[in-house]
Amino acid sequence: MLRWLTSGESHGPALVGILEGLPAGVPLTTGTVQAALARRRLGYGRGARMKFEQDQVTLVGGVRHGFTLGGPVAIEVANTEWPKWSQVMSADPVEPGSLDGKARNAPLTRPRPGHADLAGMQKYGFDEARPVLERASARETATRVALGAVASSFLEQLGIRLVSHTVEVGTIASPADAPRPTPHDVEALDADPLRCFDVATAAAMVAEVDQAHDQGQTLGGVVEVIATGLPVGLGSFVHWDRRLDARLAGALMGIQAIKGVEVGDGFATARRRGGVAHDEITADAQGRLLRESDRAGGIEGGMSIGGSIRVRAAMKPIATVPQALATVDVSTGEAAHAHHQRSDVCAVPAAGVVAEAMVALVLADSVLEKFGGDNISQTAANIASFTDSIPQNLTPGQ
Ligand SMILES: Cc1cc2nc3c(=O)[nH]c(=O)nc-3n(C[C@H](O)[C@H](O)[C@H](O)COP(=O)(O)O)c2cc1C
Ligand SMILES: C=C(O[C@@H]1CC(C(=O)O)=C[C@@H](OP(=O)(O)O)[C@H]1O)C(=O)O
Repeated sequence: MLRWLTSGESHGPALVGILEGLPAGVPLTTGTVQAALARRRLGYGRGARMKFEQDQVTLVGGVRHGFTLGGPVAIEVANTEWPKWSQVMSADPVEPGSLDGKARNAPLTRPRPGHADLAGMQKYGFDEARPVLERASARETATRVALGAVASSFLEQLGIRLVSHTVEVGTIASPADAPRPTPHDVEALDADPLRCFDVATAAAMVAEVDQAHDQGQTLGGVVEVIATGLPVGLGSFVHWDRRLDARLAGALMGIQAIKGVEVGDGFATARRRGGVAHDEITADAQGRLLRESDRAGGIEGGMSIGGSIRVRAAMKPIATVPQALATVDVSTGEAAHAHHQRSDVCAVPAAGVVAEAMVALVLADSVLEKFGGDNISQTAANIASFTDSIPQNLTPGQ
């Protein structure tokens, strides 16, 4: 079993992530994690902070000379902006009065609709939103991407690779029949401003972000994650919480601002007749079992059917809208505009990278659940042994 935890505030000294249960022998360097974090900072429409915030990575535990040791992997992602926040976000008490008049410490009493501000203040007993937004912020996803990079390295050793891309931004969508990327296309995708695989759609998305920016608006969208090289049988039909689709959906919905998840063709499948909704089974010349279509997204009965899986996540528009939304100043009870200093116009490309990390973590967990192994070579041998044990008449094709 793989477990993971994150800690840290958006403007605190650092974020920390721990991944426990990974076998020994997985290649891992600081550079691998840095590269994954650099991909998360990409994307047209992000706010000022992504230009100057550097993610300073330290592998604190669980790794030696470029390989995991089998113990918990602990990763620190330091916030380079910390010196500016060291008083406002100090863990220890500060001198009385030392924060008076500091703009950064001004109480945030005009909660933003769509963010965690109001419900968080009510639930945790705060009279302003700073203590809520610091942890509710998607800054935390830096740690998930760091841990996802470790999971991806593990999966890659087993021939499982991932790719994510943007399929919708606002009202602009890639055509339903547009070619899908493969893991070989990651570099090209990262070079596109919106991480969109369809060139014409990408240009329209840039225009959509520009327009939203000019109008003081923000945008959401949809991302897709594809994983290839999966063995048959990850997850299970035997209980709801062992279903691979349920676990993926939970992990994706656990990303800030994600409001919908689709597995395969998802909602479109619900609108089809049964005769054209499923992936019919055929056999090739060697008798290996094949699927002619990919509507189910590679999961049936809560289990991987072998080969690739495909999931989508829908992100709501950024809640800190420059054309500030109506709220109430809870310190006076007066009608007001929600607080706004800076924000992303659109963070959909970054959400794709985060979604990829979450899928990697769930898949790594599912692989370890079924195949185990204290060293990566044992995991690989266990997968091979299982695959070889599938009877000839049930062998999956590619
Ligand atoms: C990568 C990423 C970047 C985000 N950037 C911002 C931002 O700059 N401003 C903002 O208000 N919300 C931003 N969000 C969304 C908020 O974190 C989110 O709206 C908030 O947590 C409440 O969402 P929830 O209702 O799903 O919890 C971002 C989300 C993600 C995934
Ligand atoms: C810092 C990141 O994203 C932040 C997510 C976020 C939010 O409310 O979720 C609000 C913004 O924070 P700030 O107000 O400090 O600029 C984003 O920049 C990041 O992704 O690393």
